[in-house]
Amino acid sequence: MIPVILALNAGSSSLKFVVYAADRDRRLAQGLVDRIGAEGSITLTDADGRALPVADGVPQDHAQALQLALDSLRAAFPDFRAVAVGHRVVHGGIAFTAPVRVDDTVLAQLESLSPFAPLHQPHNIAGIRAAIAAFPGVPQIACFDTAFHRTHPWVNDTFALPRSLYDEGVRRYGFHGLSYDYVSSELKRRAPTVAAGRVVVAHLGNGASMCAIQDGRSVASTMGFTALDGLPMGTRCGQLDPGVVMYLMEQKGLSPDAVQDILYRQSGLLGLSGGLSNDMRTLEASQAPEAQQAIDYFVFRIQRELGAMAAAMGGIDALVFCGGIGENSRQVRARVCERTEWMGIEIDHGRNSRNETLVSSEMSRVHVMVIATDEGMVIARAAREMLAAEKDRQPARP
Ligand SMILES: Nc1ncnc2c1ncn2[C@@H]1O[C@H](COP(=O)(O)OP(=O)(O)O)[C@@H](O)[C@H]1O
Ligand SMILES: CC(=O)OP(=O)(O)O
Ligand SMILES: [Mg+2]
Repeated sequence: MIPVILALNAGSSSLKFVVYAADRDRRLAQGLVDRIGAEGSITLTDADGRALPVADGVPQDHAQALQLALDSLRAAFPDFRAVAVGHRVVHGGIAFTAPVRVDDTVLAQLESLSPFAPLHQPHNIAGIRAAIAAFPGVPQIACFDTAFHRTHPWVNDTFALPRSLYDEGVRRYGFHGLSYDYVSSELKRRAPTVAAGRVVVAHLGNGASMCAIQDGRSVASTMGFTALDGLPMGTRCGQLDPGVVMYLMEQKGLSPDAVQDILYRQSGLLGLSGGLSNDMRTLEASQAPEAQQAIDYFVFRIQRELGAMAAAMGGIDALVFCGGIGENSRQVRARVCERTEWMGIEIDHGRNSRNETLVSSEMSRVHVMVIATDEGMVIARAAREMLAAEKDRQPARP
């Protein structure tokens, strides 16, 4: 049998799963169960990205989605034996600053944080419950998107609201921490001198944020109390005057649910493109002026926040792109770097169009890089470390 660690990222209607070797940084397989509850489907690929046959089934909930993933994995890799299951959990609140082994007390604490991340946390918890049922006795380890940012200085941790709200947890948490953790570890491995400086990482996926990392520690993030703040995203609005929310509710009489739906699901690239798409590939291929305007706004807000992130560190030595857009869209990278010469950024268009790791020119004072993120790897490492620490704590057998 081959001992493996399963890393799960349960979203509202999807379950991403990745299998890693238990003893080293090696990805063995990955898959996605999509559209849980509707006409759900599953894909599974091996370490080289080759598609593998999958089990039949239309998952109606997260438990069925996990079952389908496990049936497919067992058929394709009969030798795998999970020694731990790690979970991406979006919100760790004030309490969780590091990965934690899940028990009933932890589950209750995670549930109490659901109001802080209503569109992510309940699904993460559903994934944990499904995994507890599917793997009785196997350690379940929760890894938090917020944990990487708990090093923020107070001025980047608070809003200018009455202090009692800060005390009850209304803070600027920041998210995508597993991704930032991975990218900064990769940067340290590939370019240790650069990693020791002032680095801005732009995680540009369907969810998007930026993080200022100084000496390997997060000092600022564009996301705040929820994963709505900061950059515009596929369907989320990004930074918004709270007066707009008051207007929608008081003047237009919209319910909290209706406002939530607008801000989380109808805004961002989708809203700005007039409902055309939340997908950058579709927008880049479109001739519609609204599609181009949506990209213009996306790029402009990244440039604005780049200034803010650099200011939080008193300067910038490197800019790293990651996430589906950051890793693949030459156009977005080139455009972000177009009006940032004042910061010492100069892109090399040849390197950029070849998707090289270093895309800045020899003259550029700031290193501009592309690093493919791997949130699951951070989860697998945390699970491995926790298993090793638990083994060390066990009394030696006579
Ligand atoms: N070749 C590409 N060119 C431009 N955008 C791309 C390309 N490949 C993926 N993307 C974009 O990446 C985004 C999805 O990012 P991803 O990190 O995979 O999302 P998620 O947050 O769901 O994990 C989509 O907007 C998609 O259009
Ligand atoms: C926190 C967050 O925005 O996550 P995602 O990008 O997976 O939606
Ligand atoms: Mg994402």
